[in-house]
Amino acid sequence: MEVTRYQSHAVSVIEINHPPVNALSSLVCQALFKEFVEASKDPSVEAIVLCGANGKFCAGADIREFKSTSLMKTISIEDINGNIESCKKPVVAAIEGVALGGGLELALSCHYRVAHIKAIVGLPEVLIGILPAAGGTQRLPRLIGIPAALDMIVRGRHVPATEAFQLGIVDQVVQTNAIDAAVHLAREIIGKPLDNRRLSTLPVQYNINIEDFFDNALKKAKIQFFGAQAPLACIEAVKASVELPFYQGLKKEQELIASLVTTGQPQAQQYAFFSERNAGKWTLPSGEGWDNVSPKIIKTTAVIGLGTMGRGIVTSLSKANISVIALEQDEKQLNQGKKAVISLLEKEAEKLNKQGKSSSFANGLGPVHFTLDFGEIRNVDLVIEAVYENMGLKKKIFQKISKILKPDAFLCTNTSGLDIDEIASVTNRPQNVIGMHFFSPANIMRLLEVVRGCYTSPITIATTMSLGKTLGKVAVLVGNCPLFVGNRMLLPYVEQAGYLLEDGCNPEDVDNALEHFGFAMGPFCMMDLAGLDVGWRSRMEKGLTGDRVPTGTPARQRQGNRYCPIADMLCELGRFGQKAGMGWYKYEKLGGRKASPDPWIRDFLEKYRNTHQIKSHVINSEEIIQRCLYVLINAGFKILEDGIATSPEDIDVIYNNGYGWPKYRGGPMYYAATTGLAKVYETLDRNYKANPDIPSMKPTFLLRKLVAVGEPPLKEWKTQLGNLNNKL
Ligand SMILES: CCCCCCCC/C=C\C/C=C/C(=O)SCCNC(=O)CCNC(=O)[C@H](O)C(C)(C)COP(=O)(O)OP(=O)(O)OC[C@H]1O[C@@H](n2cnc3c(N)ncnc32)[C@H](O)[C@@H]1OP(=O)(O)O
Repeated sequence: MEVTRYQSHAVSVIEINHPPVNALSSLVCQALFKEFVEASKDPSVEAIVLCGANGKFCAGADIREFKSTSLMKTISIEDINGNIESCKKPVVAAIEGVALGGGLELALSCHYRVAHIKAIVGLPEVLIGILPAAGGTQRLPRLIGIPAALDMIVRGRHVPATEAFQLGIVDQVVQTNAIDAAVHLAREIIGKPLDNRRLSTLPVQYNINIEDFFDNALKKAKIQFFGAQAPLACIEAVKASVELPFYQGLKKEQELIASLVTTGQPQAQQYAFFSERNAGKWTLPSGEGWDNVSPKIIKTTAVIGLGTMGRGIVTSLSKANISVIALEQDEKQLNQGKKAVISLLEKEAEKLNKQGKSSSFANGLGPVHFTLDFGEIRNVDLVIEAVYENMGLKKKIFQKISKILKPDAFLCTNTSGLDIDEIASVTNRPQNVIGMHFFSPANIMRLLEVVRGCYTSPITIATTMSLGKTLGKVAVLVGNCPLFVGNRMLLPYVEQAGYLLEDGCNPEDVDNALEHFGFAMGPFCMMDLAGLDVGWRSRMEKGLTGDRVPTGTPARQRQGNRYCPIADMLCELGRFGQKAGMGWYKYEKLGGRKASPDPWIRDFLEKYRNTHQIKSHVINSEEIIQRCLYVLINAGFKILEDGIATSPEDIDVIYNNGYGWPKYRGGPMYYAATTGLAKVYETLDRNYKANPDIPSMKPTFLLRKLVAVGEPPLKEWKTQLGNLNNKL
């Protein structure tokens, strides 16, 4: 039964019961409509309370039903809302858990709203590429004014109950049972006038210059949410609440949503939404997985190394209220780390404070303890080592801690690409060793690559994946190979960016094209931010540059393949990026962030091309995008072939959450599917034939096979992997 109804004296309680989040599917809408009409006609009913089963009011329209573009065909949410709002009997929403999207829109059509103190409300439709199209953009501004409504709708912000009360969204916040409180309120208001409680009948009140306000909002949104259409549609819809009568405003909502659907962005964002949820559902070839292996509860942790990554990880653990011992090797580094963690926690507390939430670390370090003594970590449940990327150092630490720690403690290494098995091999419990690849800044970035080595046990995986969730991360399980998934795909992308410079581009041409595509940052800006020396060191270790390059090796060739030495040449000149005040760009000061194109680089590139007699040509944005992205996608297919990622969805989750890929394009593998695999294949094949010294351009076996079998939908790619080697 999707909707149930019971009576408590003169009050009819209508409960949505559609696990897990009481989403408004077509069936729920039909049942809700029917029950509401019956209750409103029943002479023994004098007031109605609307609530959700299992402590959740409603998470909105059922996104799983959005597959067709015909929207809701039978009873729409707004049909129900209109009916509720015009009801002659008072209707009270009892909000527990969540009232999101269509759920809040339903509550806004009720005459009163009571919320439990732990409830959250919001209109997060923008985050899945649409707008609140069940009256939300028309009713909310009438209730709380334009600026507050626009902010909530455009950012899709979750608002806690206390803030919702301050804003005027809910009428009461209770610490006890919200349904009992709503029934109580319903009884009190029987027979009282309801006219000023019907939001659609109220005027939108404002004392601002509306034209200027919306112009500014649009300008800001075009920059902040570059390329995304939903935020702009949200602004247009809220503007309609001022300019049009209510019912025309509703029509505008429908027109805007229909036009959004034609952009393909809602489909991509909804794919991204479900891919993220599926990433948590890891399964091993043995059948062991998220639904049959229980994680160990982690109460105490230690972080070794308080550099940039370690500080972020300590902050992240502390934010989640997990006890953490932060360990460094000398007093000076310990004190610097402590200062940095305090400052990060203060910023986090300030953010929470603004959201009306309190934190355990508001007045200090929360559950963090700093020490130089390895002995102090002996009883912790889990250790995260976060020293710099050096195999020798990591092995030394793992050897040492595996002797100190209690036998069942887990040993995690924060590495962006080192071999987990090699690290595990020096411990006395390789089954408890796992990689946790955090992304910088670790207290902010949502992505966590959980790297399973060949010895790692299912319980270790379950525990680390669960810890990731507790930290508010999107944890994705990947296999162990050099650079894992995200960075492995990035390598040919960055390589291609270098070749584009040789072939005629300037760094800003490449960055502009990729930023226009939607990346948060182009490859050259990204390298300047991370520091060019990071890649330089790694290339030296691999013998690609520096003393270990055999004499007589041509400058632009390594092991018979094309090589671009420009980044190495910049490093030799100390152009390490932002921290040096110069890299691919110049900066206003050492550590500055404002990049400007550097005439020196233009000169340098021209001389370089002349020296190597390279004929440059004009390269347009389309070529830049295809060259950079198709090799990245090709690497994604190889990763699937090798069984390093379980599914294309997992790869997309990694790119959406860790590499600034625009979510409204779904992720690189989704992008390949929507571009057409044949196009990707043919372009790569053509380019590879013209450049056989660039192996990353050679189309992978899986890509070729998928094209050959007629480009099955992305969900079915896995079945084509059937007999290939699965390393997960
Ligand atoms: C092609 C485009 C067509 C457009 C058609 C437009 C029609 C417009 C009509 C009316 C306007 C109203 C629109 C809406 O309401 S859209 C939905 C707005 N709501 C949301 O965006 C909320 C999304 N959900 C969440 O944010 C979270 O899930 C949460 C906060 C509710 C709960 O978080 P958490 O406890 O962390 O659990 P999970 O995220 O893991 O979710 C649990 C489970 O529930 C599924 N789920 C969540 N929300 C929905 C939903 N709205 N519809 C369907 N399913 C939902 C989620 O997928 C998980 O499922 P599981 O993986 O199978 O366990």
